[in-house]
Amino acid sequence: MLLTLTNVAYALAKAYPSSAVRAARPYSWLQSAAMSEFYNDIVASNGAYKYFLDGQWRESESGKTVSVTNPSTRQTCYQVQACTQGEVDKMFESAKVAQKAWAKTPLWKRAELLHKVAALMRQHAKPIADCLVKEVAKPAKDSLSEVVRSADLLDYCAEEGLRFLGEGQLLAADSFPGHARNKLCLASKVPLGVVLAIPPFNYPVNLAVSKLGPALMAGNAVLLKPPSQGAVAGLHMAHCFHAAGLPTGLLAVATGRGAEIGDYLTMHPGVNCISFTGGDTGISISRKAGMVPLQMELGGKDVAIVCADADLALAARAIVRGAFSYSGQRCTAVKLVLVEAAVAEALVGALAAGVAGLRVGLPEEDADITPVVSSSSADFIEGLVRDAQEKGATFVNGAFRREGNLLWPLLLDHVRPDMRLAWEEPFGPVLPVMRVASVAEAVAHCNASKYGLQGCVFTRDINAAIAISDAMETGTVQVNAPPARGPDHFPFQGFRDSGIGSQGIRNSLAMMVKTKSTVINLDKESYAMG
Ligand SMILES: NC(=O)c1ccc[n+]([C@@H]2O[C@H](COP(=O)([O-])OP(=O)(O)OC[C@H]3O[C@@H](n4cnc5c(N)ncnc54)[C@H](O)[C@@H]3O)[C@@H](O)[C@H]2O)c1
Repeated sequence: MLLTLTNVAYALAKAYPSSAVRAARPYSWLQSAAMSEFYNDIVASNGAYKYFLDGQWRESESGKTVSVTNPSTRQTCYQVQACTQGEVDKMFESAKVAQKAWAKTPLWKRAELLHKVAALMRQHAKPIADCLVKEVAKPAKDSLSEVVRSADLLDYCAEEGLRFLGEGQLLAADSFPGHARNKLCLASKVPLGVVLAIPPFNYPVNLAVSKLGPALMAGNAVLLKPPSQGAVAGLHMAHCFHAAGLPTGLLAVATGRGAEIGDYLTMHPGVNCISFTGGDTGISISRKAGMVPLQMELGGKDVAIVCADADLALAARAIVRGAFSYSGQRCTAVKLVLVEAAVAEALVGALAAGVAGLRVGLPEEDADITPVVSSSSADFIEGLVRDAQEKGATFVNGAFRREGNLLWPLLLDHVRPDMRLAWEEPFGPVLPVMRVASVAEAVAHCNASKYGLQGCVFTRDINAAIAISDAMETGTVQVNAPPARGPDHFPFQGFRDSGIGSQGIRNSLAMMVKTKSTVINLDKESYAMG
């Protein structure tokens, strides 16, 4: 159903109370029972959400709050606390103390706790997902699957952590020239201390849990700074950790203004690791951070290279899905199609047909295209489109259309390297197509980008696919499918300005520990079975 924002209020009213609509949605078996009781503690008497410190939900001594804006209505939907620097100091102090005790907690007990959190998240998936719908305009079905996926991630992390963290190394000195077997080295994995976790707005639950799970399992404390849009979903999620019995102080959640606490958090002497997912902000954080391990998952300009021999129907379906799900607001969205000229006409026709089938509307109605996160984001996207238009790109499926933060999906053909859309990340429902003379030209364009997150190639020739994947300087290349971050145990990393380090459950566990060696010096050499 096509909607305009003039009838948004009517549609919202229709979307919320209707039990018929709810019953038709997937995961209906996950409906939460007593939302109000479970979440009693986290809302202040004035309706603002509290922050979390020392196992308690609190109002900030600043007396100030930050508004969270519903992207669909552009009205305030929640208020969260504007934490002060003093409150941040207290979070680091408590986290440091709590971490020492947590590091002495057996691995199986840590795993048990993560399983409990996962169970609570499943039980409360609906209210958490409802926050995502309101705060970041994510379609209802996708919001729910983000929460369920996050619970699955925690379970997997607990299992993987038991195996991975329990293993160390025994090294004997005699394998190095000049040494005898009179020294034995026991290398084990020990926690880093306090991990600062900063997720972005587009997956505020999943990308928080993907940091919290590995960090806690590995024996660390966590200070979570949720994004402003998505903060309330993050607070609800954090409440599941609290309700599962997480020791006091081990997790703190700071909400507030970037100007007040952003740099203060990332440059705080109490930080022992920063795990950040977001845009170019991550680059400036990397420059300012002290000597601490950094896990940075940043922006992307993922290309889809379509070879002349590709299955064009498959490619078009995959590209439309990859470009437009969650309205293109995904780091791994297809953000540029590079198609060999011989099949460009046919591919653009198939893409146009796919785009025509997308439903534009509200997240409550599970529309494919929903309002982008903010007016400034919509302005930025519009700027990229206008630039391409002025420089000669053509609109394949009608003119640019915008109402408030809602942008109709746009397919642009004949995009050229002198246009901003050839290089910049729109983070919106816009798909540029650039026609190339050869696959080599496509690969060269991909490698000239400042980003190197993912990319994909469509071809029927597996030998060509491997050669193109090897030539593409990106963290991951998908063959005959769009870029994707999941499944969450796959390694996930960006090259160049797209990141530092690697995610994926095992890689994140590895990020959250350092190696500690104990060397046993024997009074004489000793050889096993000798
Ligand atoms: N590579 C990945 O895994 C991945 C995944 C999802 C999103 N992203 C990227 O994230 C971006 C969109 O998300 P966004 O708009 O929330 O990104 P953003 O960089 O604006 O914000 C990310 C987080 O950083 C916080 N922040 C902002 N300024 C800060 C400061 N000075 N100090 C500390 N924290 C600060 C924000 O509040 C938010 O929590 C896109 O560029 C997208 O590609 C990357």
